[in-house]
Amino acid sequence: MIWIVVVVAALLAVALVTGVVLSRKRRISLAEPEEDKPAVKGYQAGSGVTFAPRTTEPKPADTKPAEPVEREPAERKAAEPAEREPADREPVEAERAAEPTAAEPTAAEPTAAEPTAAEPTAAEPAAVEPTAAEPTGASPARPVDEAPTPPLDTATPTTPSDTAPVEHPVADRTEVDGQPGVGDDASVPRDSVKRGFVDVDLPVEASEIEEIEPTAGRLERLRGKLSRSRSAFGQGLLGLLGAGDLDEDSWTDVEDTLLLADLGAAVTDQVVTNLRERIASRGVRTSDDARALLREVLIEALHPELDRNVHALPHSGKPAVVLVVGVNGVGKTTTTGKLARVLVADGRTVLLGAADTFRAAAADQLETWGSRVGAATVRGAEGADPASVAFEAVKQGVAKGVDTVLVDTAGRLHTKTGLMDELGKVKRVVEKQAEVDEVLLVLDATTGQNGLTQARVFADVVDVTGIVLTKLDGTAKGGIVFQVQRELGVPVKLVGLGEGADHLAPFEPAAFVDALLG
Ligand SMILES: Nc1nc2c(ncn2[C@@H]2O[C@H](COP(=O)(O)OP(=O)(O)OP(=O)(O)O)[C@@H](O)[C@H]2O)c(=O)[nH]1
Repeated sequence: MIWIVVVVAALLAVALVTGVVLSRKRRISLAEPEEDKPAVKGYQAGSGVTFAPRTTEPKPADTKPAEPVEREPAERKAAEPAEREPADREPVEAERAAEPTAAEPTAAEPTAAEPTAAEPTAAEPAAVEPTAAEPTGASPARPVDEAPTPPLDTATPTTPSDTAPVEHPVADRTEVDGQPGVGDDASVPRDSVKRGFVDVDLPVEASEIEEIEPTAGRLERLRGKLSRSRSAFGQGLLGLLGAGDLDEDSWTDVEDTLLLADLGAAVTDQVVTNLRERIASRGVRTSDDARALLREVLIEALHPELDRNVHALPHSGKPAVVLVVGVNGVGKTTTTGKLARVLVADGRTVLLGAADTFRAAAADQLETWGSRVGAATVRGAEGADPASVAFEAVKQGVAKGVDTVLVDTAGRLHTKTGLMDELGKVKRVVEKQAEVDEVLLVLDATTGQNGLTQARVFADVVDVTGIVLTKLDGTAKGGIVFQVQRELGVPVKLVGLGEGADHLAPFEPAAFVDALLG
């Protein structure tokens, strides 16, 4: 018995000990995740360590370079006085000196107004790659800073009287990092401030020329695409009109639908008035009747009688000259490239003029388009006088006997005066070589009313002869077509329906309305 009692007691004791151990283990394992969290925090902090190199590097000290410079004037002069300050400034100053036009092209333009003045572009050093000209003047400045930094830091506190050489206040150095300042956006290319390269010669031989899809098949496909994106508009209107007698609320809904599609107040008014009159006089019994009436009224509002031919064919023994204008990013370069493809597909020879010297990538982009279709590109130094490049392009186009010269222009709209000077000059200078046959204003359909504002400004500046409405694939508000045409009396000639090389289509009012109605 005793043995039994002893064994049972022993078993109980073992069970008790085991239970205690297990419960501790559980607590620990439960606690572990929480202890893991600190590890995560640590990791996050580790990402902060990524910033550490910046702080460890003397860069922060560089933010107040003016002081160090002042600290030890004597030593610095001995060591490399000039290097430090200039190192930061050099990029900017040198660039300004080299290409004053880049900063304020218009200021320089008056002098360059003559075609001959344009020529100098060709004289510039040709070898430098655009990338080499990166405004990363900041990076070269770093190594320079690193050397002097140590002495500067130590000296800084010790030289109080050095306030004398504080002739270069920090305020002067706001552009040291090579980045555009706030508020400068309008005068800064959208992707960089690169400059300093020059490339004048033509890429005469296109290495690999793409097969271009025949125009006919392409249009059908594009129409289908447009139709898909517009059907909501059409369904809404047809639903309202086909519902029988329309009360005032229904007409208000019709108006709202038209306004939402960016037709604008005036066109909406005109369309609604015409619709009401015709429905009253003819009556609408079926949804087909409603559709036919709406179609008729919308087509009328698009002025199908306007001449929508793109005047891009040679005449009088000279190439046709087409200027492509518009604000930044609307799709000028892309449209120029697409247009070149269409022309080449039709058996025409094309020369491209990269007069968008404001944005380095624009010339590269155009040149790429050119090489894809076998069209040479004339380009100049970034920041060079756009008129000089346009002049050179047309001059070479005449000399080579090409059919069409397409000139892609810069899209700055920082001041109307500047724009007027620049575009006006481009046109004047080009006309010394050949007549400008077409000025295509490119508008981004997705910007809605803003497109109309742009159109007004450009129409004041140059004689716009045709409009290209891009990015129709990205909006259900193609109604801007109606407004622009109405206001400017200039026809929309082409539409962009995608970023693809062949996503350019002629604008046909009836087809456009059919697509709108779905
Ligand atoms: N979806 C769509 N995108 C387009 C169309 N046309 C142009 N784009 C895109 O719009 C962007 C701007 O086009 P760009 O041709 O560089 O515009 P840009 O007017 O030359 O610009 P800047 O050179 O800065 O003046 C690019 O990403 C194009 O691919 C279009 O019809 N549809």
